[in-house]
Amino acid sequence: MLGRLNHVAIAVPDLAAATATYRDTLGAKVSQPQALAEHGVTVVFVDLGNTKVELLEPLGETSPIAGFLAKNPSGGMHHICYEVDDIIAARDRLAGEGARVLGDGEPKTGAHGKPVLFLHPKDFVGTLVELEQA
Ligand SMILES: CC[C@@H](C(=O)O)C(=O)SCCNC(=O)CCNC(=O)[C@H](O)C(C)(C)COP(=O)(O)OP(=O)(O)OC[C@H]1O[C@@H](n2cnc3c(N)ncnc32)[C@H](O)[C@@H]1OP(=O)(O)O
Ligand SMILES: [Co+2]
Repeated sequence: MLGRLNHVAIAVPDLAAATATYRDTLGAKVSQPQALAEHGVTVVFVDLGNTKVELLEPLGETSPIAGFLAKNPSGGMHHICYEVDDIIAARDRLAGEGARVLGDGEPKTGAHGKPVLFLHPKDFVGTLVELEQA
């Protein structure tokens, strides 16, 4: 089922500061910010060649990462995103095996313009898993 590692996501309290850390201190190539109101976050991507790091900060009053940042005020690793060939087939198989698919179960369009879904961290060894249609 799982394909490539698409990105590792780090939730941050200040996206501009985190961008400067990756761009200036670590010398990385960082994209322009994308405000994704439907997801309640603003993100940038650090291009590493073989995969990406997604830096994300809350956007709006109901951001799904607000709780995480309240517990981790300096920021921290938030989720991991794997590519799948068929996100609907993956969802149906996982739900059939009792895994919790977050939200209403229907994929949303992610930062790369592809369908994405999230799986509950408690079902995947304490790790929030994002699936993205390859
Ligand atoms: C940019 C678009 C897209 C992309 O294309 O890449 C994105 O990445 S959008 C990213 C932001 N969107 C999401 O994260 C959507 C999915 N997330 C959620 O629905 C919620 O964050 C959550 C996973 C249901 C957690 O909700 P929250 O209110 O923060 O906490 P709870 O109290 O309900 O958490 C239950 C339980 O899970 C633990 N938890 C919470 N977040 C994480 C996490 N990131 N990693 C691991 N564990 C997490 C939390 O600590 C609770 O555990 P206990 O305290 O032991 O009960
Ligand atoms: Co993501």
